[in-house]
Amino acid sequence: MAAVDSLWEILTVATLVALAGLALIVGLVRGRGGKGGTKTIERPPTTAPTTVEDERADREGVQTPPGDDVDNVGGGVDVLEPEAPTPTLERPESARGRLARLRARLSRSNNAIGNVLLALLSSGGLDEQSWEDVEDTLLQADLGVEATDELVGKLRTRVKVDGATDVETVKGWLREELLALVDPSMDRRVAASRVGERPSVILVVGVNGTGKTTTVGKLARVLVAENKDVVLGAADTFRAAAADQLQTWGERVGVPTVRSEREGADPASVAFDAVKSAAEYEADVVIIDTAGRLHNKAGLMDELSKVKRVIEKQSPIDEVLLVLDATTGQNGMRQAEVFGQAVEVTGIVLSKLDGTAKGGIVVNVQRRLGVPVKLVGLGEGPDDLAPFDPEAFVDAIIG
Ligand SMILES: Nc1nc2c(ncn2[C@@H]2O[C@H](COP(=O)(O)OP(=O)(O)OP(=O)(O)O)[C@@H](O)[C@H]2O)c(=O)[nH]1
Repeated sequence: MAAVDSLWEILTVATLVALAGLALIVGLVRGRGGKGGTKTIERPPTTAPTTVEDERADREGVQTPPGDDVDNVGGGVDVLEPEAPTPTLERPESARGRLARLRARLSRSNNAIGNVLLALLSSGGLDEQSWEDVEDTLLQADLGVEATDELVGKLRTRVKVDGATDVETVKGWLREELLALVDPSMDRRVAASRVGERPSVILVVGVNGTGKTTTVGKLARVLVAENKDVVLGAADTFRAAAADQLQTWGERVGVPTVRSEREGADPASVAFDAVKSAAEYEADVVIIDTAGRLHNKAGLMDELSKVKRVIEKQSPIDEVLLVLDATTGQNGMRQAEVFGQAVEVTGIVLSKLDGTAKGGIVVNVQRRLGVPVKLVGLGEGPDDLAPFDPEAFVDAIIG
């Protein structure tokens, strides 16, 4: 009887141990999904790590055997095993390369302004009608009334005082005056480097359809080309496909995306998790995409303010980029002012500049909002985002 009792005891203990083991395994698998199992840092399929923990383990624990190929894109955490499939990560074009290539595109869409102005200014007798035509051309280019008056006033004075009307002289004046309006002294650097012991935080805002998600994806590429370690946060939970779209951008260049699997999830919570993950990951910068559409304007602004407040519980926000569609002119400007009331905008991204001859919007938006244009979107291609360069811009306009 004692032998049977012992056998039962052994069987009971063994069953309990097995059940405890099973519970532990289930717990671990659930835990890897992140807080509440909703948010994860996802890595491209060709790279080994899939979570922050994996990334850290890779950084701290995995020794790369001499001679192994280490891919540096995304901060050097992607250790390729010898038998791993060939990586499909793209190498984005450097900012220097893209500026030269994009200058041509910019000038194609904008030099209409320069041509008309030069034709008018160098036509000889500059009568009242000619000056009015110059004014109309500048207004049509969305330079805005104030800047147009200023520019025409200065040019009129110079023509009167110096009396020169040859094309080259007038062109030189036009260049000088336009450049002064664009203001080369503004600080156009994007805050994308670690601040002390923490990643820089960039929040990207704007009305839906302006190109926000695309801009976040393109900006990640600009930064990866500069060897920055980037994390993306998909806080546009309003549009179902936005997180997928962002994740795809990230995967192409080996950048992880923190997202929620649930449509309509709390954007502030996703943003919070993204900043937290970026800190754990020791990233240089985290870029957070936000929604541009809600049921009403007040709702959108409340949501943005909340996203901002919740992020700031954890880290200061270093940059708020407002994406404006260059083709929407004055309407875009009004939207910009509304956003400015909810968050403190630190820089403008002017998207779709390739689709308009209204390059004057650069001057107008800077004046109205008092912040510099830092980046310009010049097409739908992945590397069609360039740092804004006032001199190159004015040269492209004048032709
Ligand atoms: N031509 C051109 N198209 C652009 C540019 N930037 C973005 N687009 C296009 O604009 C469209 C809208 O871009 P999205 O990034 O989805 O816009 P969004 O602001 O994130 O929109 P929501 O997610 O709905 O808020 C896409 O078709 C982009 O390819 C640009 O610089 N030039």
